[in-house]
Amino acid sequence: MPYKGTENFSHKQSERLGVLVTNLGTPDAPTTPALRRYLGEFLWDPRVVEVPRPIWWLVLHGIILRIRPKRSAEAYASVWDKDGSPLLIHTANQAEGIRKALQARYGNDVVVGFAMRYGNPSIPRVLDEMQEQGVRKLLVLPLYPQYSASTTASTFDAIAGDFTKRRWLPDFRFVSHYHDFPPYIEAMAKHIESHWAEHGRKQKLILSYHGVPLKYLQRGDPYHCECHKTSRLLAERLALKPEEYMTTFQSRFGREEWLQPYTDETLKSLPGKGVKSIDVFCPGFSSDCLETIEEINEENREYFMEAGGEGFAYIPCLNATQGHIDALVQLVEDNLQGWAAPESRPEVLEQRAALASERKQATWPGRDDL
Ligand SMILES: C=CC1=C(C)c2cc3[nH]c(cc4nc(cc5[nH]c(cc1n2)c(C)c5CCC(=O)O)C(CCC(=O)O)=C4C)c(C)c3C=C
Ligand SMILES: [Fe+2]
Ligand SMILES: [Fe+2]
Repeated sequence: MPYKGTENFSHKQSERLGVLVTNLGTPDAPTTPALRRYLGEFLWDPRVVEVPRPIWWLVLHGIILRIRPKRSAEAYASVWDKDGSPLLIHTANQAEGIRKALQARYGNDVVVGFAMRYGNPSIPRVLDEMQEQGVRKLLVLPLYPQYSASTTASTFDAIAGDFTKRRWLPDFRFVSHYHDFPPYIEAMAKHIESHWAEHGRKQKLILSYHGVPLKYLQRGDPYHCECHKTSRLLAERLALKPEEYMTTFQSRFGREEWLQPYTDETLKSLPGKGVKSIDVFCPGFSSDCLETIEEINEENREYFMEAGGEGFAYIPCLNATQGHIDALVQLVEDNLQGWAAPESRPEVLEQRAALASERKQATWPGRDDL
């Protein structure tokens, strides 16, 4: 099988640096067939569901993909924006914010793109585009602050899987987490403080993260610990006492035990324990999506209020706020050390020109553009 090539490669093309921002992915439309395709790809990933393949194939195709797509499509329809899925819109805006900041500093030698692990725009398609644009050094930033094999490693698998089909691989760097990166903590703290300044502060701050099956923690996944560390650093920065905040886990799937305490059960029980008003923020979600808009701000709000709660405020995710973009740009720049050179540094431009002319003098049989 021929590897994906760079047949129209030209030595005249300048070498560019690529930053690929990724997120989980979302269906193409809030419809049952689109959900069947999306869930079929997502839930078949062995990083997501660690169940022996033959058994899981039967359960997935025999039960789940017959029932869940319709139910999920209805939930997605309730959050769908005129421009599409919220997750897709926010991710596109984040990539655009990062692009503007990096190109202002480094010029057009930096290319920024975004891709989704499942669905569109797919990782292989965006990597093709980046290669065509001359990207020879690639930094991948999955927008998962906390490492989990089910998300971060799965993204790595998709990149590595694409690379197995490519002839000429770029230099490659990968951000595997940033759960304790000070600018990320600071961006969240300022975001929460400005929400409090505008809307007032409730009795308790609930920090709700997407869950994973408990067995993933028992098998060594650091996700649970990283969520708790993010919460602790955020609480320290906000000067919260232990009784003023809590870490919980949402979005349970299936019957097995997931990370506890569960967000829904916690919210149902808090009013009975005297906690009548809460702020809820989701530090692990870099963008608002189905899981925050519908599950937290609708479903869980209802659980809390029906259980006797008197005040519920949902604090939106960082999305494409300037504070978030600034933090992500710092994260990218830290990871570009030695790769990116501001256009304003003449010695770098001179070095590059010298290298380019050296390269032109080199011989490479079969290439006529040397
Ligand atoms: C089946 C197991 C699942 C694991 C493990 C899991 C981990 C995980 N997921 C996110 C982030 C997101 N998940 C989202 C949706 C979603 N997640 C699952 C299942 C698992 N997730 C399903 C089936 C779905 C689809 C929705 C549904 O049918 O209920 C989303 C939202 C996507 C969107 O389009 O809005 C995000 C984001 C993390 C961070 C994580 C592990 C740490
Ligand atoms: Fe999920
Ligand atoms: Fe959910």
